[in-house]
Amino acid sequence: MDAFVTRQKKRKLRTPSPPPVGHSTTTRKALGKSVTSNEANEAHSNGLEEDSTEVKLAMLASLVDDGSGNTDQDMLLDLLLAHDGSVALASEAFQSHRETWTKKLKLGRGSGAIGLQTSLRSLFPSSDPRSSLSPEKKGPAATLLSKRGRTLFLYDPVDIGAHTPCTLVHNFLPAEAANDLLREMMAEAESFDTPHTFKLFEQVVSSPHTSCLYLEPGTVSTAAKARMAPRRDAAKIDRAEQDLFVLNSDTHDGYRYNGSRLSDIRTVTPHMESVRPLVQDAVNKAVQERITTHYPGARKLKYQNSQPWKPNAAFVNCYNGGEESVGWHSDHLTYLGPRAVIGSLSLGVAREFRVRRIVPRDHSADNASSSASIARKPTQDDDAAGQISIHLPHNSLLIMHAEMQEEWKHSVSPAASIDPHSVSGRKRINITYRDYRAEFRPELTPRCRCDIAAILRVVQRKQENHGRYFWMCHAGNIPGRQGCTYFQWAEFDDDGRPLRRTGEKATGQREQTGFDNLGVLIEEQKAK
Ligand SMILES: O=C(O)CCC(=O)C(=O)O
Ligand SMILES: [Fe+2]
Repeated sequence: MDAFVTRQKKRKLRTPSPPPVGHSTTTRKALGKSVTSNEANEAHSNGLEEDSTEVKLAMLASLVDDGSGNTDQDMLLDLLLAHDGSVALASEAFQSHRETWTKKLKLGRGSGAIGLQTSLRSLFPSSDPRSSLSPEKKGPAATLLSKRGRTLFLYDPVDIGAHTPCTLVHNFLPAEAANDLLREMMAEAESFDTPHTFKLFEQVVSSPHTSCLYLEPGTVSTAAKARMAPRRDAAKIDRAEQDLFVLNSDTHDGYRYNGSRLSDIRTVTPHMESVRPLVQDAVNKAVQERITTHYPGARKLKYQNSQPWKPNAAFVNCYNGGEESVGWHSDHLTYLGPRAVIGSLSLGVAREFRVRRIVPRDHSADNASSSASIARKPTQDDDAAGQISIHLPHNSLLIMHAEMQEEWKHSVSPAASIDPHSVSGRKRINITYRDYRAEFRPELTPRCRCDIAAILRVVQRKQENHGRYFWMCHAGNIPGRQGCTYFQWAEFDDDGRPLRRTGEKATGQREQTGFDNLGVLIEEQKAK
């Protein structure tokens, strides 16, 4: 299916292995003579170029070769990557910018660099869709380079900032600090719970990786802090203590994951704590930059918190090997509030983080078959805007901006092969630093008729009420439980603080009827 050139395939070029039987003739043919653009097109339509990067590169080389037979493979690969692996399109682009490309192809020669970073800018100097706009006109990227059924692979932070709602910072921590944190989290992850189970399409499935929630000791009640202090190293708190281990609250509820109470919540570790101010600083800078360069009128988004971002919680994920992954989802806003910002630090094995923009549409067809407790099955429309793959190497900080959770979905796709990391072997650790807002403490937000804190969601796909927030029952996600039909629209002030209606109690029990289309709104494959 995936017809795109990847860097993994490129490695095969450097240490060639015998091509599969059906391909050898084509490769030799392509290498042995010049192919025309028409032939390239024909190969495309025959499906030949889908199969082998070697074939594509050979074809492209013969189309752009200046006669020396010595064209730089890295630059050719860049050219192919920028055109979704299409030889025809790549050669067309080459022909229209022959002079620029000839220079690039020659410059690249003999450098010997195995550059992993591919930049759209180096290919299309005008690829940043906002580069020519005045600050007032800047808004979300006008032209999304990804398309239905296609994946755009991005490596360069400038491209990532321009085409996704994220900022990427490479080599974020001093090298030793990153390794220390990685070692510490690897030891922690040894005792992470087995993968979470949750309900998907009426079946109980598990998210194939392990994870754990960490909270700042400074944000919990004094009683809880007193109990935690001597256990800082052991970190793990037993179930009886959890109820105290909630931001300044004595609630009997506490934090939940997919409806179930978390059985293991830990205090942040010493290295997580020492890295936190650096993450905080970088995220706040990136948010300011994003506001001035990307948002209409250079103003924060409606409901985005105007206060500086202050992480007091971190969700840590451990992916043990390329087969461990996380499906398409948006992070729940329940404790973060609307327009949340998240700082996500990647350590160990490099993996692909995929994002796709949610294209709202009219759901008249879905409405008929939906019901309140059944998640919507993925459809072709999920891919309406294509996917963008962001390469996340060791020690990179990905900042997910305020437009991310409401308007985009993300996933960590399984990897067919991975490059082992010197410290973590086959493992990747991901720390998502989060600002759990005091106004969204579980005891302050609405409770449903099952008597658990409701979750906060936003209408993402339906055009009707698109962008409106609502509280709903979460119990339906707990394996073996049916949820209630609790539903209430959520209102916020400009900073995203919940507004209560006159006469409404803190636990808010207002319910609206006529919401039998809820199923179409429950889109996440993984809920948090
Ligand atoms: O592992 C990652 O990079 C992302 C994890 C994630 O999406 C999450 O924790 O919500
Ligand atoms: Fe997530």
